[in-house]
Amino acid sequence: MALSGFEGFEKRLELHFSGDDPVTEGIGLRQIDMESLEEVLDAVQCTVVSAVGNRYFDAYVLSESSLFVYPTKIIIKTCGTTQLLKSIPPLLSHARDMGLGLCGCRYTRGNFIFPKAQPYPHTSFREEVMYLEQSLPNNLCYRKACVMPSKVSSHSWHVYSASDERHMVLENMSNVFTIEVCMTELDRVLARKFYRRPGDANSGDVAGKEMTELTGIGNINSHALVCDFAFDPCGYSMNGIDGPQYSTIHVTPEDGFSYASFECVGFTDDHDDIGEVLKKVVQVFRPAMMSVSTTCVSQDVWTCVAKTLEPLGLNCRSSMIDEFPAAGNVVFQTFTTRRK
Ligand SMILES: C[S@+](CC[C@H](N)C(=O)[O-])C[C@H]1O[C@@H](n2cnc3c(N)ncnc32)[C@H](O)[C@@H]1O
Repeated sequence: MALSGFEGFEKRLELHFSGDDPVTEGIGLRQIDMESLEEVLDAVQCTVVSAVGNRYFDAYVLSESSLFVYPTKIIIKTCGTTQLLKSIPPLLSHARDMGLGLCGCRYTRGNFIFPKAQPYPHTSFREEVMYLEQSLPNNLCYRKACVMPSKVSSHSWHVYSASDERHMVLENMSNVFTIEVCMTELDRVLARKFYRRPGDANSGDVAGKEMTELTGIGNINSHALVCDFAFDPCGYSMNGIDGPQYSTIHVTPEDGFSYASFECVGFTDDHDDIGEVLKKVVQVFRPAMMSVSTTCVSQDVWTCVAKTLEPLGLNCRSSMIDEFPAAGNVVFQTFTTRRK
């Protein structure tokens, strides 16, 4: 941990692969064994604390956030002072062994609270982009890097995306969206619920389950299979898996640098559902500031975000849209409570 405090803001990497053999693609990256995954995580400097899977994908809670492994897609999200981008070379090598090549890459992150504590290659966005450019294969010829600013100076959105020729065609993903929510200045009373009880001898899994129930996180998607973990003395992470979709929440409750994130993947036909989910998330944390980044091929999901949050006392302070190779449109919105 940095001397100043724990860096809650995550770095998130999404890698898409394709192969020539549909049978290989069917199992794909899920064949990577635990030892090899641990080697990848060693390079990043984090470990697996809990895991769950279904017929579509495997979800891991990490000591610093989460990892999702689908047959042809990997999403890895890490916080603190981890070196997330260092996972790229070993992941590309394992995929190659499975007959898979990289066809799309997306890297996103918010603004670090403690930027000076970040190690190489995360010392600046420029450095991160240079590292990405050097690590990605040449077939990813469509590349774009951009920092999306906002009127809330502590929240801006860093996006790098790269794609090959084939992956630019996204018709089969036209109704899929990803929402990444970053919340700061959590309500202090609610944040206390993410501290272990004094003298609690329960394991991280048992204490995590209690937190999931006590905080209302368990009601966000009651159909999901939840894998949760409580850190000692405080901190919480969960992955929820529901068919091919996941949701994930990570909480740093310490006063002065409190932070929580929520992320989910959904389908655009569920506008009302995503509104309901966002409402429940806000009620768990009541943040004074939050940013919502929506990545989607079509443009319409994000319009429901402000409509959902404003009645909860969160004013939309800025909204920005930009287009990225293979990702589609990224909309970045920031909100603050009226008392700000
Ligand atoms: C790993 S969790 C959740 C991470 C998440 N990305 C976030 O932003 O909050 C981080 C919280 O757990 C606490 N924590 C306690 N032990 C930890 C450990 N061994 N590794 C990482 N975090 C730990 C940190 O102080 C922090 O409050």
